Amino acid sequence: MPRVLISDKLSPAGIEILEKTPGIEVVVNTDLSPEQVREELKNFDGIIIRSGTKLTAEVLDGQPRLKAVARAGVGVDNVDLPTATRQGIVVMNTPAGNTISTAEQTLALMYAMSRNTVPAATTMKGGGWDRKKFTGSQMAGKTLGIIGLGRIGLAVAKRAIAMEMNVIGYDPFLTAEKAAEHGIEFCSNVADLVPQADYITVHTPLTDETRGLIDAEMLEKAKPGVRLVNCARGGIIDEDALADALESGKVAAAALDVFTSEPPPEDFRLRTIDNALLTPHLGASTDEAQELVALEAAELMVGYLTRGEIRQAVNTAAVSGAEMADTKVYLELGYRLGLLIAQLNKGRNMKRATLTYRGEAASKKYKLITSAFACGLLKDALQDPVNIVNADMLARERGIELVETSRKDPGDFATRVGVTVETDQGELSADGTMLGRQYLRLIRLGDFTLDSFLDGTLLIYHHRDVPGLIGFVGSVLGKHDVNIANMSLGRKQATPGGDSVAILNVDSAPPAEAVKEIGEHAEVTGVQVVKLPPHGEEIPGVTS
Ligand SMILES: NC(=O)c1ccc[n+]([C@@H]2O[C@H](COP(=O)([O-])OP(=O)(O)OC[C@H]3O[C@@H](n4cnc5c(N)ncnc54)[C@H](O)[C@@H]3O)[C@@H](O)[C@H]2O)c1
Ligand SMILES: O=C(O)[C@H](O)COP(=O)(O)O
Repeated sequence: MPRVLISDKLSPAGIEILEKTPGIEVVVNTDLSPEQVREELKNFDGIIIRSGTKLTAEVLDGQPRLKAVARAGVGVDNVDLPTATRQGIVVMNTPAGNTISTAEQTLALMYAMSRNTVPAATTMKGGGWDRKKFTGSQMAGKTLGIIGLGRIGLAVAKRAIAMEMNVIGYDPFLTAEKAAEHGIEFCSNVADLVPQADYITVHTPLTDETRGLIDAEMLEKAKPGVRLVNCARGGIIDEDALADALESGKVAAAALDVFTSEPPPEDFRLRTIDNALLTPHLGASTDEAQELVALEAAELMVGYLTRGEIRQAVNTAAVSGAEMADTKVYLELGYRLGLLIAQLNKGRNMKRATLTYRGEAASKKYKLITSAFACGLLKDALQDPVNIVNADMLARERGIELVETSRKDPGDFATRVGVTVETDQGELSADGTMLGRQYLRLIRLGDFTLDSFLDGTLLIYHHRDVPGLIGFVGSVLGKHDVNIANMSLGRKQATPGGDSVAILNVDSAPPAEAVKEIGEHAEVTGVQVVKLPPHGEEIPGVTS
């Protein structure tokens, strides 16, 4: 039975969904150290986290059972994605559920900074009444600069415009026209935005490009008395440079909800600076946001574990339950073609695999079919488990380029998936189709057209098409008690005597002596046994 661990505080609504799903066992334990999470995960198929659980490379490495991570929230910077992908673990997130709450937190912090709400309230609690000291600054009429105009950035813009602020913004992935539609004056870069703003708020992910985006040099360009907010990720505003600028008075106030290290150390410099308003990563911490992200994360996990559905994945292609059910037979076809080519390849160095989708196949989610092919291609070559989540990455890492082409017109078959693998010693190619949406057929091998079952054991021999050979092969197999279930012949020219291939679907693997005896026949130019899974066997990484 699939088991799901919840290792961060999650709204009960989400837990209930998992508990009510028959066939899933859920365990909530929010007190685990990273070492304990690592140990626990050995016994779980899925984990639901928020930002508290750090799924580092050490935690994720060597977790053969773990299949899925659901992040109840946006940021997946606490998950080592390359390791998760390499291990074939799907990572999904719930990006929209906490947008409004985080935008509200941003505005709440801007208001609090402008009106000295926190120090004024603290003074009163201490018995004081100081009206002069806490004179504030009105926000209406001021300019707010927003860096990062995604979900939260735009939600902040909408609210700030309603508060009668002038909003300017920068985002490399938004056009000036789109920004204008949201009432935002577009800046061409951060350096252009910073000197114009009375308030600056950042809403980007933390990347190599955004780390230290607002640093000492950028703060130099800012208006004296600027106020800054970071409700995105710690480090986008350089914490040391900010502390200096607060102490010098260049920055009037700053509000940080997120920190480079969470929690920050006790002696964290900004803790001691009066006009630094610090909150412990509370942007998404409202009942409403938590309920939304918990429900969504639980549904993502249930969908994946019970229906093979992949939604909101950050490290693989999305596929709905219905699409998965619809595409599954194609995944099987791609996977089996991969297994076939891998066994025919015999150690040659592969450079590029081109997959051609024709007819109905061209209308399917063929990126996933390509992944299934790559999974078959690499499955027996690698020490580590390969599945449809990590196969593309593992192929790329080995220098195998995966190329896809598609043609809607069906040609001779209603649907067809073709593969050509270029190696350092020539090409290998094969085409498959299906009969009745479940019986998979090999319809081409190299230059030969044929019709063979694509499951179980295949005895493949290349030969010259002469009389008596089929009888010879049949008698050798019969001698060794190997039953032939199906036989298909393909030859290059219509007349006998030319190059041909025969594929026999046999009910048991022929022993080595039988293969040797067939291979030694004067008219046989090559013989090989290929082993494919029996009909209907699961594909690694496909859960239903
Ligand atoms: N404090 C919290 O509790 C909390 C809650 C939710 C989200 N977040 C964080 O808020 C941030 C934004 O979340 P979102 O849901 O709006 O994400 P989003 O993906 O919708 O938006 C991010 C935007 O940043 C832009 N961007 C990327 N690189 C940029 C750069 N160099 N300069 C300017 N813009 C750039 C992107 O184009 C995108 O439009 C994320 O870091 C997320 O983790 C924090
Ligand atoms: O990325 C996010 O969604 C936010 O940082 C919220 O994180 P949390 O769910 O751990 O509060």
